[in-house]
Amino acid sequence: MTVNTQPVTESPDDPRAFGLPLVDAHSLPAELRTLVSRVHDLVDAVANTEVDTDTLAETAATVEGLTDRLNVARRQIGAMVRRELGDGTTMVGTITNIVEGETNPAAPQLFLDRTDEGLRAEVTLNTIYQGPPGLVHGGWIAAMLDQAVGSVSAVETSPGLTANLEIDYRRPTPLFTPLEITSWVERVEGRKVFVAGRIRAHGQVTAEATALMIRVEADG
Ligand SMILES: CCCCCCCC/C=C\CCCCCCCC(=O)SCCNC(=O)CCNC(=O)[C@H](O)C(C)(C)COP(=O)(O)OP(=O)(O)OC[C@H]1O[C@@H](n2cnc3c(N)ncnc32)[C@H](O)[C@@H]1OP(=O)(O)O
Repeated sequence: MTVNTQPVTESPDDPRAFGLPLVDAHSLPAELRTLVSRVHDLVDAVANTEVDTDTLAETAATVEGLTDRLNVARRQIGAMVRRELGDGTTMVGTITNIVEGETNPAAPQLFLDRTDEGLRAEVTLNTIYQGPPGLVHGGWIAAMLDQAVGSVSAVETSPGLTANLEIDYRRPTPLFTPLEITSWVERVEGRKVFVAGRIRAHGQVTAEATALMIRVEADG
């Protein structure tokens, strides 16, 4: 089954202008979403299991067989997805994006939605994202903030790449705790978009980011 060809309306930021396939999030099969979720749980189980070696060997063989079944039909690298936000506007991103990609079982499925200030998401992370004991990995904190500031720049101006990202780690960011991630645009100077973001746990700031996004153009 192919799901890469859902027709959607052209816009100035349409990824098809970059030669990339685009699919609407709501057209993804429920079976695919369920598979992604089950494999997400599998990654957590594998990371933490202490079962006996026979069970490990048997499971590895089963998983290898499943991987072979799925690999017979693969998406194009750079395939994009368009998702609708709460206010009816849309946002595009790569479908396997490590932070929020719909088809990526390794992603925590961070869903950034629009607020009056910019974007906001809530996420609770398990040991897949662990750095220090019981805490979120610092690189992962940077990845989530990069996504949040990149996305707010894309939805409020136009898509771009991160030229500079600065993180201040204020307090340890805990696992198994609801995290609030917010981002906003501070100012725009031509192709340069100055953005900022923050992570809070229990209402307290654990990390802050400032970044410079450079807007890209299809013919540039
Ligand atoms: C192919 C794109 C397809 C897009 C399709 C659309 C869908 C996307 C939709 C939505 C996504 C939103 C979500 C994303 C979230 C995650 C974001 C990431 O992880 S991005 C990956 C990591 N970042 C990189 O890999 C960049 C690597 N760097 C570069 O490619 C270049 O350096 C680039 C594009 C950033 C700038 O290169 P230049 O040649 O276009 O432009 P120059 O002239 O160098 O810079 C422009 C201005 O910015 C300043 N500038 C550049 N880098 C700076 C820096 N590090 N610090 C301060 N200023 C800097 C320069 O001084 C210049 O300023 P003056 O116009 O002269 O005033």
